[in-house]
Amino acid sequence: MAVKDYLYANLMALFLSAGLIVLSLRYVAGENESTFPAIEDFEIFENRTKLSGYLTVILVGFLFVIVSQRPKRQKLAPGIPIVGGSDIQHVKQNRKRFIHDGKSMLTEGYRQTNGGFFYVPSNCGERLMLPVKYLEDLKTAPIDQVDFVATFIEMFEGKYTTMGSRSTLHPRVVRAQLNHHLPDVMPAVQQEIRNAFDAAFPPCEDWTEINVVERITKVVARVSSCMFGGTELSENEKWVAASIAFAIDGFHGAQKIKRYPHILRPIAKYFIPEIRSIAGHYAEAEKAAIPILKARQKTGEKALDLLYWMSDQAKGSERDMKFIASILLKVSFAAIHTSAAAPSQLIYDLCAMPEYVEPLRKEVESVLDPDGNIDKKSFGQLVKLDSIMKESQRFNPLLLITFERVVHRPYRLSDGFVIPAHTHIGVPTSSLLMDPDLYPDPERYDGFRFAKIRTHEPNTDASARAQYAASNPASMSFGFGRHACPGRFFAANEIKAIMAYLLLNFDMKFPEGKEKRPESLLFETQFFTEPNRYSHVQAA
Ligand code: HEM
Repeated sequence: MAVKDYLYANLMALFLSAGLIVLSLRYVAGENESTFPAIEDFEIFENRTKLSGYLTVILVGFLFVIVSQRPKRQKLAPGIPIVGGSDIQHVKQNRKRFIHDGKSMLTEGYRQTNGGFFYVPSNCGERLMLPVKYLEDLKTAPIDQVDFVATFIEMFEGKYTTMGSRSTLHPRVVRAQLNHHLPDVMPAVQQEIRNAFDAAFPPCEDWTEINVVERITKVVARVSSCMFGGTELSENEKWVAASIAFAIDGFHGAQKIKRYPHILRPIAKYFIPEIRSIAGHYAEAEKAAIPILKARQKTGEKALDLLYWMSDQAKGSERDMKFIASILLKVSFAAIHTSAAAPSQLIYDLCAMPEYVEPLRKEVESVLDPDGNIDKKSFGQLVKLDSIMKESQRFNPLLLITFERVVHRPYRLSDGFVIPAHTHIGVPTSSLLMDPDLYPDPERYDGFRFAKIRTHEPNTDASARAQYAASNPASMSFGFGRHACPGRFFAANEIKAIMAYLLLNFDMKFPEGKEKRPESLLFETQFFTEPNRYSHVQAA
């Protein structure tokens, strides 16, 4: 579709340009030429010359837009198979198929090549899937050649939706300050979980149907906001709503604008409601964050939250408060829907396999301190909960492909293989997670598979790799290398604390007549939790 639309748009542009040229020439030449022009004719001639100048500028600008909007040509590496066949008809069909069937296409490619190189057709060209042995080669590759942010900008049409950011402020601060202060942040987060559940899951005497994804997303948005800027931010309902809506509008806005040919997108963005509402979310972020930053600037107050650390670590132009507020919104994009998916998926798993509930409850009860909190050491002792979170993610990962990067210039790997310029690369994470060489009996859901490894082989590499937040070539759900998710340690604790609260306070089951967990919804590389309903009742 992209190629057809692109040709069509260029054809339109060509006709328009030709029309403009003809018009300007006719105007400059005039229709009633006389051999001896009068004075007023000289004025007309001067005006016409000016006009033709303007038209030429417009025309050159127009042609420049066409050239600059043109998608970069992709060259394929020779000899690498393409899932579904390499003739152009099949490739075109399979680009469409990828939208809702990417998982099985990746499995097909992964199995056929035995985990080797393969291309999978998609809307952003034929993506090159890499064998994991090359991750070491690529993990520290220069970002101007192997570009992490470009994947986001392309996937979410960042030029129009603002998704994706080249700022390093938030990854820097999450990686250093948040991870360092994680134990200090968690008590407030756990209090916020109690408050958020009181608001989003009010106590109920009888089985009550709720929308899992919606409610959990609200809880996660509040809890994340507490870590971003304390209770002043988490209790700010307008901010919390904006932080949830930002990602949703960004996603839908991107899908809608992708339907337009490249050349029309700069205009089309004004007609897409989701893209138009994004400016409002930035305004809300500024309204919420700037007063907090100003008050702290005045009093010199230090805080244990992301806003404080960002303003403390910001350099040069990063110090602008509007900029910090905009980055806050971008962190919320990285943190909220991603972390909300995990407990939602796990709730479905527990409704389908209730035999896991009691052992998990017992484990949580055994580590609580007298205030009902989980402390730093106890988070590490929740081995069963950690294990089932990882198993749940193995069956329903957030992303089918991770370590997504755009290679801008030909990139030579250590064994001489050259990744051609303008190639989207990635690792087929969902296929790795079902590889029997990495996960014995992979199709069997074994909630405690990782707990068993950690119990039988404590303090080993295998035990470290069996943790939820681990990032290694067999466990790629949080990516790998210099851009591996820096928020995964916070996410792991947050999800554990949410699940602990749920396990201690609620029973859960599917509504009558629904025994099986709902299938996740697949869209391109993303796996969405089915926004189904389940019943809950307050326990004890
Ligand atoms: C279960 C929840 C989460 C999942 C599954 C997840 C997943 C990911 C993935 C796959 C990447 C790309 C890594 C790569 O390609 O190598 C990433 C990057 C990132 N994540 Fe997460 N994430 C989660 C939660 C969070 C949270 C809670 C935060 C913030 C506190 C966060 C902040 C970030 C940031 C800032 C990046 C970009 C890193 C960079 O630019 O170097 N994530 N995440």
